[in-house]
Parts: sequence; C-alpha cells; structure tokens
Amino acid sequence: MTYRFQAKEQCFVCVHSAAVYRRSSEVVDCFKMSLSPNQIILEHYLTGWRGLIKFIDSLGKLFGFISSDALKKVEILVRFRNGDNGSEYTTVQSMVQFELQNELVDVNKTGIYPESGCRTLLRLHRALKWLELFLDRLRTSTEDSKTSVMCTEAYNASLAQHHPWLVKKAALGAFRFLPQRSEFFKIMNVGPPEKVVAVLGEAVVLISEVYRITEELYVKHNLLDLP
Ligand SMILES: CCCCCCCCCCCCC/C=C/[C@@H](O)[C@H](COP(=O)(O)O)NC(=O)CCCCCCCCCCCCCCC
Repeated sequence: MTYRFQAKEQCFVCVHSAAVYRRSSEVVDCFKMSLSPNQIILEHYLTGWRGLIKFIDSLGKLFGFISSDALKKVEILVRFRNGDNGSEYTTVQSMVQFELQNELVDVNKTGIYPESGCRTLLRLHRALKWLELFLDRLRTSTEDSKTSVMCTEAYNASLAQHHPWLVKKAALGAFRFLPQRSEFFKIMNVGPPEKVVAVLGEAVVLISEVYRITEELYVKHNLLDLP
C-alpha cells in the first residue's frame, strides 16, 4: 500500500529500518518482510504498524484515540528493542521466550509487569485480526458498500470481544465517520479500484499469515488471555 503521505511516511519508516526505506514505504512490504518465514521479525512488524497508524491519522482527529493507543503500544515495544536486552526482542518468538524464561510476564496475576512485551504485542495481534477481516470485506465489497458497516462487522467479529463497554461505544461511534469506500480507495493511493483490490488481496494473505504464526505461538505458551 502506498499512501498520499508517502514522502512523510518514507522519512518515518527509514528511522526504524533502512531496508524498508530503500525498498519502499509500503505497509504491505513491511508485513511481508516481517515473515521469516515462521518467525515474525519485530522491526518490520512494528514499522508496518507505524504505517497503519499514519493511515488512521490521515482520517482525522476523530480517530486519534485509536491511533494514540496503537502508537503507545508500538512505542513500548520499540523501547524494549532499544533497551539493554534489545537483542532478545529481534523476533516475536525470541521476545516470548526471553520474557517467559525471565518471568517478565504477568501470567497469573496483574500489576507487576503491566507493560510486558507479550501483553503489549497481544493487543496489536488482536487488532490485526480486525484488520484482516476489514480488508477482506473491503476487497470483496461493491461500489455501494459502506465502510462503516464493514468496519463494524469486522470489529464485532474480533476486537470488540476484548474491549470494555466504553471503548466499544467510542469505537462504534467513530466508525460512523469513516470516509466512503471510494474516498478510502483514494487515500490508499495505489491506483484504480482493480489495483486497490489486488493490493488488498495481497495484504489479506500476508496479514493472516502473520496473525496465524503469532496466534500459534501464543496458544502454545497459553498467552492469549494475558491481562
Ligand atoms: C480504519 C479505521 C480504524 C478503525 C480501527 C478499528 C479498531 C478499533 C479499536 C478501538 C481501540 C480504542 C482505543 C483503546 C483501546 C484499548 O483499550 C485496547 C486495549 O488496550 P489495554 O489492554 O492496554 O487497555 N487497545 C487495543 O485493543 C489496541 C487497539 C489498536 C487499534 C489499531 C487499529 C488499527 C487500524 C489500522 C487501520 C488501517 C486501515 C487500512 C486500510 C487500508
């Protein structure tokens, strides 16, 4: 995906990954590069997330509470990557292994490590399921389909079950102000609708693969319900 804020995006991306900057600023590429092939490389995963956050930001202030929460989580993980144990945060797999072995995760109780890498990434992981479902609806939609309806359906089928009432209410309220499908396609800025649909198809495959690998890892270590 390239966006109309491509120039800015490239600067943004290059701070975190020269490789991403040289190749392109496309968010899809970041998720593609994060697959290695059965591990998730955190650097590219997080750069992909920064691109998504830029996209939400371009939709206006109304969606600021969503992007700022996602950004906060990305920044927590970036801090771990830049910290003393940064090398342990190369992949999602190494992060999980390191935090579990060193008992840095609140598995049974809350309050000691409220911002562990594992629980923070879990929130982004759950949001990726929403993204997969939403993009798939967008891909198969027709000209008169409503983005707000697609977004709401995808949300109710995924993230909503993890959100308290107030967050759900705010999210569902904001969805009503999403741009129409044609405007959405323009913001994606990848060309005519057929091209957008092709890019969406590629994005859905990649995102579902990233999701699948992370989900399997979290199931294996019983981490899907981290508080
Ligand atoms: C396209 C419009 C954007 C629609 C976004 C749909 C998801 C709605 C999520 C609403 C989150 C509200 C903010 C607060 C959330 C937190 O409570 C909650 C739990 O965190 P906690 O356990 O630390 O308290 N946080 C979360 O679940 C993480 C939410 C992350 C949301 C990221 C949304 C990504 C959106 C990417 C849009 C890209 C569209 C691309 C189209 C081509």
